[in-house]
Amino acid sequence: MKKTIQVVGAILENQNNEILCALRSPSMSMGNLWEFPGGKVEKYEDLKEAIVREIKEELNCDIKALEIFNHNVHEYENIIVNLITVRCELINDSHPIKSEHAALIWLKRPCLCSLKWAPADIPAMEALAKEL
Ligand SMILES: Nc1nc2c([nH]c(=O)n2[C@H]2C[C@H](O)[C@@H](COP(=O)(O)OP(=O)(O)OP(=O)(O)O)O2)c(=O)[nH]1
Repeated sequence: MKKTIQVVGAILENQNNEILCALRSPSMSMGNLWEFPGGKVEKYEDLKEAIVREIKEELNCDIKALEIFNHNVHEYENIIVNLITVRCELINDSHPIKSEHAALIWLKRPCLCSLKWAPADIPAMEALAKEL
C-alpha cells in the first residue's frame, strides 16, 4: 500500500501582490518542479505550527499562518501527498532566503501557470491565479 504524507505549503504574498514560488532542487524528490515552500507535518504539530517551522527551516524567515487556502490529495507513483496550502504573511521584517531550493521567485498571479508545478500544487496554483 502507498504511504500517505501530510504536507503543508505556504502561500506568501509580497506588497506587489506577487506570490512566492520555490523550485525544488534536482537532488530533492520531485526535483526541478515548482512548489509552495513547506514540507511534511510532524505527528506532534498542527498545520499552522508545521508551516511556521518549515518556513523557518527552509527560508530562514518568520511568518504568521493565517488560514487554510486549499486542500488537495494527489496520488504519485510511489506516494500519496495530502497537500494543504496555508495563506501566510511575513512578519518581523523578514525575507525569504534561499537555502535548499534551486530558486525562489515572486510572480504575479497571471504568470503562475507559466511554471512547471508539482502535480499536487496545480489546484492551489489555479485557484490563486483566478483570484482578484
Ligand atoms: N514542500 C512541498 N512539498 C510538496 C509540494 N507539492 C508536492 O507534491 N510536494 C511533495 C514533495 C515531497 O515528496 C513531499 C514533501 O517533502 P519535503 O522534502 O518538502 O518535506 P520535508 O522538508 O519535511 O522533507 P525532509 O525534511 O523529510 O527531507 O511532498 C509542495 O507544494 N510543497
